[in-house]
Amino acid sequence: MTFNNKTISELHALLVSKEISATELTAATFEDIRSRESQVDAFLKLTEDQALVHATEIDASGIDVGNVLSGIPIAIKDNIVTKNVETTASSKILTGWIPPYDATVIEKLKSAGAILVGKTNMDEFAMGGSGENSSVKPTKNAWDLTKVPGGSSSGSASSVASGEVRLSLGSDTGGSIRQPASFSGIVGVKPTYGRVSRFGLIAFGSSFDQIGPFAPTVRESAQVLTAISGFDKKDATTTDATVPDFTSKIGQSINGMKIGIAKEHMGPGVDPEVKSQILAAASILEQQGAIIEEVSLPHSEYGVAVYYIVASSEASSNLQRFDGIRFGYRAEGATSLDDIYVKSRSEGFGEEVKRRIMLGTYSLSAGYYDAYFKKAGQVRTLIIEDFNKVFSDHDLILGPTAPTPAYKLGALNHDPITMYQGDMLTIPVNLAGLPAISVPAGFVNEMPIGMQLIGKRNDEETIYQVAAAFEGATNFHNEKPTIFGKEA
Ligand SMILES: NC(=O)C[C@H](N)C(=O)O
Repeated sequence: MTFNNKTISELHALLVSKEISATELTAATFEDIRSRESQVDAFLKLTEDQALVHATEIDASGIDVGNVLSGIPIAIKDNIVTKNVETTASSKILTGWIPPYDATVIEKLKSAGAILVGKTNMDEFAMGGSGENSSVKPTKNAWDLTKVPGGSSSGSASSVASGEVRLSLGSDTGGSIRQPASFSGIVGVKPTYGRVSRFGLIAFGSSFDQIGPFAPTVRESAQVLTAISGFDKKDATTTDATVPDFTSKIGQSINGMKIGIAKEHMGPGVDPEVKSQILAAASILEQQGAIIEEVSLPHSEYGVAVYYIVASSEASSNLQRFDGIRFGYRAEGATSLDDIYVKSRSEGFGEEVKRRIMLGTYSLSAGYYDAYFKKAGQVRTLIIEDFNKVFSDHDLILGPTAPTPAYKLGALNHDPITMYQGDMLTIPVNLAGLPAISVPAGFVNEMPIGMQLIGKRNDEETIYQVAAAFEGATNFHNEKPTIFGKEA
């Protein structure tokens, strides 16, 4: 028995009326996982025993009628710290690290009654766009097992797309939720910077990182985001802006809404078929009364360069804590303290992580700081100003999430620059700290593609409103890969 075709509101109704129990739902989820996992490789670790104990407790105390996540299983990206459950960010250097605390988002999910089913695979320390930089194994795309699921939240995307779980959390530094959502035909949201606490998120680029949800539909995504958002005294970068119910504008008319399409997001480097699907998607919104206009984000072409300087600089600093002493892996045979650091880090980090540390250390070093890190910060400001200008008279910006659909495993993993370019449409959003969604918007060569809707700071509600209006007028979210319908 599978429940993977039911929304969490439908599951909630079944749980409340006791037609199913949280224990049955959790057990069915593990059956779905077991029957698909050898094909998609989405998980690093399953927490079946703890999940079943938690489900039994929820059944005993009763489903929380006011909480849609009560008794609902969810998968967690492995860079989000989970108490007593090994957390590695898919890196050899963290192998065996069992955190003594929960990330704030995990505390929030647990108190909402959500059931954690396991930790998902990812590019090591969230550095990558295909999932192939995991130190453990590559995750496969649910639509075509020979293709990448996108990254870095590869396992979180594939676990939802393949029907293993209904919900998951990922993290997005330069596109790591939205791009795999686009490649996998599901909904992915990067919230406004500061909306969701980063306490317990293993830091990569601290001025960019945000945790956000993956879900099959817009409403479910909004429901999860509502549960995990809010000010946190343990993360000084969280905003004290009130957290609305992010579903509140779903269903409202979009008539008169002003939506810009940035010409730079439809330019060279974007697959022509992706472009034509996005224009078709825009006309669906136009039919509902939205006013679509061309706008310009003139500095967005520098986004990738700026990001790989600033994010790598932040990473080179953040990753200093992995020294072979305090966490996880320690190399054998070291003869001095320096030797422990050098050997443990050389053996413990993968190629891409080392590349970022070197890039970042270089751009922060005396003599190069002004030319790289400082300059990149200045260009970042120009990118932010571009967005401010467009948002002074537009509600949203629409475009493709990724320039192409998912590609073959192995196609780009020896070509980092091309891989980096794959984030050219998502990165400017992180540079400006804005919220954005990727919502299923069609197929190119039988692979899903996503439309990105970028909103004003703290205006996730409008993003969800328009995304839901689009979803309601289309059928893309109902199309599923064959593996999704697999009987356990
Ligand atoms: N982590 C991300 O959000 C994406 C990006 N592909 C990176 O490697 O940095």
